[in-house]
Amino acid sequence: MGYDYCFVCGDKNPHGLKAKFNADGDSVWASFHCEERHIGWPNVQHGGITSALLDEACAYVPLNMDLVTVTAELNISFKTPVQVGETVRIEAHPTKVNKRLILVEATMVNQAGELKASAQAKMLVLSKTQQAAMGIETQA
Ligand SMILES: CCCCCCCCCC(=O)SCCNC(=O)CCNC(=O)[C@H](O)C(C)(C)COP(=O)(O)OP(=O)(O)OC[C@H]1O[C@@H](n2cnc3c(N)ncnc32)[C@H](O)[C@@H]1OP(=O)(O)O
Repeated sequence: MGYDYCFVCGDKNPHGLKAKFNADGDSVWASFHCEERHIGWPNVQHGGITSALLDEACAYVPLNMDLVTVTAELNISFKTPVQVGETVRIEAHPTKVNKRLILVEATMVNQAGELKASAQAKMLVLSKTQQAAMGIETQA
């Protein structure tokens, strides 16, 4: 799963996070190690990085069902700071699947099982025509 130049998961994006997402049934998960280059405040992972990882996980849930979606809404609760040197696990699963709208919940926890952030997303399924209009070229 994935696209080479995706900022979060792409192998070939030199500026990207290179998070590798895996499927487990209808859920998806990835690990991420927070480094100095990911911070906002000293020692604290930037909320935008946390948000990008959760957003990506939410997009991988429909992708795992062979559906191409965009995020229509994303609500995030930042519970505890992710600190430099921590490794977190990001997980997401569908809570409701309609023809056009997939609801997804995602979490980020550290290795001690502490909840760092959670998210709820509304993912809108794109038709082939919408994908073409947006210039999204899906890889085989
Ligand atoms: C490599 C691995 C893959 C991962 C890569 C990507 C991961 C990252 C994912 C993203 O971050 S994608 C980028 C961020 N998102 C966007 O840029 C989306 C920008 N917004 C849009 O393109 C459009 O607003 C959108 C496609 C979401 C909706 O446009 P439409 O013109 O298709 O919606 P329309 O107004 O026709 O509504 C269609 C249906 O969706 C519903 N809808 C639209 N927006 C909604 C919303 N926000 N919440 C709930 N429902 C919504 C709407 O009510 C309606 O329902 P019905 O069909 O029942 O009438």
